[in-house]
Amino acid sequence: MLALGKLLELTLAGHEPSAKIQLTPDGTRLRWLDEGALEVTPPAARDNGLDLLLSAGVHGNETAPIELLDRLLRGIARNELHPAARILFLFGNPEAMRRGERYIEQDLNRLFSGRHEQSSGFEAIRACDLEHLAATFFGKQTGRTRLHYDLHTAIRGSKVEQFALYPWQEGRAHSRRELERLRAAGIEAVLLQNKSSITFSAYTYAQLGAEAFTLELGKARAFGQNELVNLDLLENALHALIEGREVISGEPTLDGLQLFSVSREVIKHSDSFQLHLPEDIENFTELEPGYLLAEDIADSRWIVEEKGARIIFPNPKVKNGLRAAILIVPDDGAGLL
Ligand SMILES: O=C(O)CCC(=O)N[C@@H](CCC(=O)O)C(=O)O
Ligand SMILES: [Zn+2]
Repeated sequence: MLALGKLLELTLAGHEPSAKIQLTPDGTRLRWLDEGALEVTPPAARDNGLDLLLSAGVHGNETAPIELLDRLLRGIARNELHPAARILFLFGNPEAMRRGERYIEQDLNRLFSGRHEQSSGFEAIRACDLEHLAATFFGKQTGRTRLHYDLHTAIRGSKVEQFALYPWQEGRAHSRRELERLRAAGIEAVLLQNKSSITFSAYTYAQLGAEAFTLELGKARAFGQNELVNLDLLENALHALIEGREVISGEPTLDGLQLFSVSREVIKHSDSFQLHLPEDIENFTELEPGYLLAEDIADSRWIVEEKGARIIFPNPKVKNGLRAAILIVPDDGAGLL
């Protein structure tokens, strides 16, 4: 196998390869760009116009998606997978991956869309680098299709094992076709965002015009302990996407895909913040109207008012000013295009 196919090994070892460009026997070019960053270019005759950004390890302890990207890249480097798409593979936070931690100093996935400029330190520099890598990859060319999947796993168990978060931009409708594609890849639910955000997928969606998603693929575990995370459907779908073999059906069907929208984000404002949920509560647990969800400084209280409300990503340990949970409600998909 080509040495650059071992991007994960190189990244975990903190090693910069001396040969930065390699070609597979079928003419696919692998180019090492930076730590944890590698571009794949198909031979011109096979290029189908798709620019596909695949990222994982934005949170260093979310290893199942990192292992998935490693398998895809090795398949390409062994000349077993034959890309028709241009691909950028990104391992988001190499130092956090080496330490098996979510982050080192601050959550990298809260530093995009310019937030890194107001900050400093390891993750702020990396967020700036990742923005540049993504912007350069998608480039200025029109007429190509831009797609970004930022792959994650969640801190806690979930009543819905695999789900997506779809960013938001003023005046832009969420795509039914993209949701159909996700459904075929095993995604069971999609959360339609309704305000801008500072995550990586929100950056590529709103600033670079890509279709972009954060995919949550199960519970975060250490390297080699991901046998309970079944990524077969997603992996098959990515093979088809990479090789340009995806079958696009006529009218997209969303049968079985659950849609939600954000009702409220619970922001932690102070050290007095308390979240009134059991430690082991699962994502997508329903909360009844009237439930006292959280309390914070100056007697502020979060009481559930919404019918059919569910909770995701509850985490009272986030830094002040950041999202400590999201209250979501079912969505009828009327706003999809
Ligand atoms: O399990 C949790 O509490 C967090 C899982 C996670 O890392 N989720 C992403 C979602 C990103 C988005 O909102 O698109 C995150 O919090 O960064
Ligand atoms: Zn994550």
